Amino acid sequence: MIILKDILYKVAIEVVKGSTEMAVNKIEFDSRKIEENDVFVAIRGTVSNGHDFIEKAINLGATVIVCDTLPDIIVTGITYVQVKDTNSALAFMASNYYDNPSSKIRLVGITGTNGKTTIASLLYQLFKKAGYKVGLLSTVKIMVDETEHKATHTTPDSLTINHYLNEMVAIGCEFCFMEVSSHGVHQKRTEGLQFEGGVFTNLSHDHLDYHPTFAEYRDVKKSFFDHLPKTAFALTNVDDKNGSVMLQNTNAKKLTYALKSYADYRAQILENQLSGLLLKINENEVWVRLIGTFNAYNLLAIYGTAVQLGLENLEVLRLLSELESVSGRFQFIVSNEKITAIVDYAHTPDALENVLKTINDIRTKNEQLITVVGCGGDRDKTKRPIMANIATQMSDKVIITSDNPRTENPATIIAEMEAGVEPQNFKKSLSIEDRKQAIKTACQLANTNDIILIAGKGHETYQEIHGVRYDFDDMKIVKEFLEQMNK
Ligand SMILES: CC(=O)N[C@H]1[C@@H](OP(=O)(O)OP(=O)(O)OC[C@H]2O[C@@H](n3ccc(=O)[nH]c3=O)[C@H](O)[C@@H]2O)O[C@H](CO)[C@@H](O)[C@@H]1O[C@H](C)C(=O)N[C@@H](C)C(=O)N[C@H](CCC(=O)O)C(=O)O
Ligand SMILES: Nc1ncnc2c1ncn2[C@@H]1O[C@H](COP(=O)(O)OP(=O)(O)OP(=O)(O)O)[C@@H](O)[C@H]1O
Ligand SMILES: N[C@H](CCC[C@H](N)C(=O)O)C(=O)O
Ligand SMILES: [Mg+2]
Repeated sequence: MIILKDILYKVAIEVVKGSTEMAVNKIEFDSRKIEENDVFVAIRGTVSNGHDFIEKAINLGATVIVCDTLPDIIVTGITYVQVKDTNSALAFMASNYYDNPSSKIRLVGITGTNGKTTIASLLYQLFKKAGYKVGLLSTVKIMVDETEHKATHTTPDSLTINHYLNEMVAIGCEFCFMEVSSHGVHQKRTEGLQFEGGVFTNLSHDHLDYHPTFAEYRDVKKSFFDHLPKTAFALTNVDDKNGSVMLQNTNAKKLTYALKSYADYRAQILENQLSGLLLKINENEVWVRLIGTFNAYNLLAIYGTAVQLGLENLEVLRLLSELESVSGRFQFIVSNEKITAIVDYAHTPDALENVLKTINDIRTKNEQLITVVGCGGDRDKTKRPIMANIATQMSDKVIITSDNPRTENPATIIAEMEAGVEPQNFKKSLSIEDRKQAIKTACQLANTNDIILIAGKGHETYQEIHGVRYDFDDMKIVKEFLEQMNK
């Protein structure tokens, strides 16, 4: 039995009406999930306002209401807790409800525009290989050691985070690696968690639909580091111009990694091929099966984190050499006709440029590079022309197509992308709305030794059109077409 008073610990309370000594069942922030004796936390969202559902929650059995503004009608027998910020209250309450699991596991958060999933998933893999029980909260999946759960967000809501952290602790996980998105920080999903470390990857154009300016987006990321305690480490990429900004006001132990600048963890790329990278990390050479300069950064972040968490340097290098690429992150197949098809989650201008640069650095240029790319609907529109421009500048042929149009008209998204193609590149690009047809066309156009890049959806196994999700898997589809055409 849980007493309300106990889950309100550390919550900045302004007014309480009613008793806090009562027993409660569970916490919910969605009125539709309320059951007898639940606590309903009213959240102000982007679509609706949780405060409008207080009456509904009470009718369904809620006995405690946490809100930032008291409703006009106060119902007797109900306890009202008025707080300044309900998102923050929810985070502390979630943590208390699950008995503060983040204090019983060594938790590391990874933030930045690109690389979070790669770093978190590879750290999970590395610590598993080192023999530990490990947890993972990522865009692709949630792992409670070996048990997989579906992920709905990059950083889930605070109740979900604490629920899974609690499961991890219960089965003896020693470490947990989690992605920390800017939405997550802004909506205080990670507040009240005890992190042992924070990692910053890089900052570039994304989510400017949600954050009004780039400066705000940067400061939201920075606030994650501002809140780290003295006992934690903060590891940042100082080759990124915002890398040192992240650590300006942190109390944590400041650590750096870089390929080009002076840093605590440094690497040099000795070889960069389709079969992998040969790196020199702090004076030791290591072959890894991951590809491209951006992965050299990711691997350095992983190395630094693993060493900070107490693994021995040479052991970490050995484990790095065993890592395998993360699903949908530069995943590739080579067909019978020696056509290489690469599936990558690059859905931001920066990520797309990086992937194309990586391919262009490695290829011989005697072959064609054919890129299939689209942009998601109901997301940052400003990146559409930029991504089409990058794709056409850096490939021989581009097929502009749909990503997840969600509730938008796919043709409109494609037109907005096309607007970014420069006249000299018109001849290189065609638009095919149906993503399956677009992939098929790329396969038809490809000759021996050509490279097909399918960008934007990576590991996703669905396509969301007009709000409906259909089965869709870039890798499966390209494989099928190449086999069908006997290529
Ligand atoms: C823009 C955004 O972040 N939205 C999140 C937000 O939803 P919202 O603001 O639309 O909420 P709302 O529908 O307005 O509702 C407000 C409140 O009223 C409640 N409500 C609503 C209706 C009702 O009948 N009763 C009721 O109680 C809702 O439960 C909610 O608490 O709060 C919800 C609950 O936590 C999230 O599921 C939802 O994520 C949506 C699905 C989403 O797509 N988020 C993306 C943008 C996101 O967060 N992405 C980042 C990563 C992106 C990246 O790095 O690439 C992520 O961490 O995943
Ligand atoms: N360090 C990096 N720098 C730049 N680009 C990267 C880096 N790591 C990965 N990428 C590219 O960005 C894409 C997304 O990588 P990843 O999924 O690891 O990022 P993420 O930060 O988790 O993204 P999301 O915000 O969607 O959760 C990859 O498919 C790859 O093309
Ligand atoms: N976490 C990202 C995923 C984008 C993936 C892309 N395929 C799209 O649908 O836009 C977002 O919600 O912005
Ligand atoms: Mg991710």
